[in-house]
Amino acid sequence: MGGSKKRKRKRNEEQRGGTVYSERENPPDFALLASLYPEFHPFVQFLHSHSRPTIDWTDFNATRQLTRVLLHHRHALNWWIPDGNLCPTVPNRSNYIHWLQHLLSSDIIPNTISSDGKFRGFDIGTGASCIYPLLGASLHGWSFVGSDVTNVAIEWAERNVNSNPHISQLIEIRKVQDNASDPCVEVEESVNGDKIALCGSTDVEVAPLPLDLHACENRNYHGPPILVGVVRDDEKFDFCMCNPPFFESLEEAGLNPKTSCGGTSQEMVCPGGERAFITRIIEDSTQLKDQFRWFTSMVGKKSNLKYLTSKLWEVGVAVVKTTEFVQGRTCRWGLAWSFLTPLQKTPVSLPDKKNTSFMLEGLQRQYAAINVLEAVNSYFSSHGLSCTLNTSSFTVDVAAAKDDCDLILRNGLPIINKSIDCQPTREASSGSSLNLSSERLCFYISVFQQIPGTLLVKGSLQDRNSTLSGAFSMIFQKLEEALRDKFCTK
Ligand SMILES: C[S@@+](CC[C@H](N)C(=O)[O-])C[C@H]1O[C@@H](n2cnc3c(N)ncnc32)[C@H](O)[C@@H]1O
Repeated sequence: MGGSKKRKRKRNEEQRGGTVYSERENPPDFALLASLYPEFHPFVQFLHSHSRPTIDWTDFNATRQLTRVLLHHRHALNWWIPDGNLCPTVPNRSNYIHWLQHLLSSDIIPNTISSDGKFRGFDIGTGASCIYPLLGASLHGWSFVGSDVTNVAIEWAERNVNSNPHISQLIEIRKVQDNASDPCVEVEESVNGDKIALCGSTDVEVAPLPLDLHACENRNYHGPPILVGVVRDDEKFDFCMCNPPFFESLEEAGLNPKTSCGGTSQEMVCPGGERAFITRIIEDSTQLKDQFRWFTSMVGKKSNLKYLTSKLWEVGVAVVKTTEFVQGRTCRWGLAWSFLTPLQKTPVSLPDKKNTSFMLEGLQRQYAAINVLEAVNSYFSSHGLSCTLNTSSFTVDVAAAKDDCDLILRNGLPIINKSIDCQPTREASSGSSLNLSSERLCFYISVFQQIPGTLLVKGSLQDRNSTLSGAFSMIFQKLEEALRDKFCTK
């Protein structure tokens, strides 16, 4: 993509208050992963000494192994899916989670549900991979209900949850009961034995391409329940999320020959496509407006984004937010809405005591995420706090004794020195190497690249019940000032 197109996209996003989420700047290190994971090694192609190793993106087994090793290496998650099921790409799914974290920690709307920062989400169509609950629980400690309609998805989602006992109590997998009396006809058997139910005439599946979007404009969703009938009357959630069946037909789903992410017909296809599916979520949201703070969905086509946004205003929502997810050459959009009356306009980042974040925008050209991470490390170590820089997870672990915290609370922390030496103190192989103790404040800072020139800096307390969280907020605010001062153009 040309530079002017990129700039135009960013400008458009900024105009409507969104952010472009992209992980394209941090590609996986295939050579490293091959050396760490012998099962992945056969899939890595070392073509030329001067080019990066790669994998065959059209080979389902290769993309599935890549997802497995990335989830293990970056997130310490055990994971697998059966042959032919939709294989999620980790950067794309992580982007949605980053965006949600951003929405939830902002105060665009009041926090009527989770007072303790432990957010609860509903993942519509969690799939065999159960990717969103696994990422949300491991990255942020969120709890989830993950729903799906197929037996294969339910069985494998449960397996994936149970393979990760450290977060399994945070995730409930819920089968959607399809009691609809719609005249659905079963027309096809998938590789896993689950049947696809297409409602009405089967010519939907063989619609000629390119797809005529107007043809499905009046087509309603006739499938199993999505939210109404699945969410219980006494349940409340901070958000729902959804990666919907995007396509109207299997032909349309199989259009990208450059990648192989698998996907059965049930996972990929819905009569009326994503437009019909998300329209149903919007209709359901009008009935469940008091049970969710945010309703969100991924959207695959920009034309649908416009259509759905106008639908939202029609049904009387109070807030709509959109964003763009960029991965390689693929663009997806995030759509969020709420019926809660927005609070007055406030800065994007607000500390919620346990987790807090800010966007570092307008980064000077010569600086990348690693420079910011190194500066975070130098900043804390130069003030006598114990820290560990971990470049594989892009985090800095920090620990401060109670006395240091008292001192910081009384006197504040000096602003970072402009000429600070950005050198890492030591490297840890993975995870935190610091001792947790009730007398110490332990937290970690992570840095995520959003787009070139924009980083998300996040601080998280290790001990969510720490009595020293006041010191944490103050230290984090000082860090924000210091990093802005050092890295951002005035
Ligand atoms: C595109 S896949 C997404 C899977 C996974 N969340 C991901 O991002 O890789 C869509 C999923 O929605 C499920 N699905 C379809 N209709 C549904 C419904 N009414 N309620 C819940 N899940 C549904 C499909 O079985 C499939 O697993």
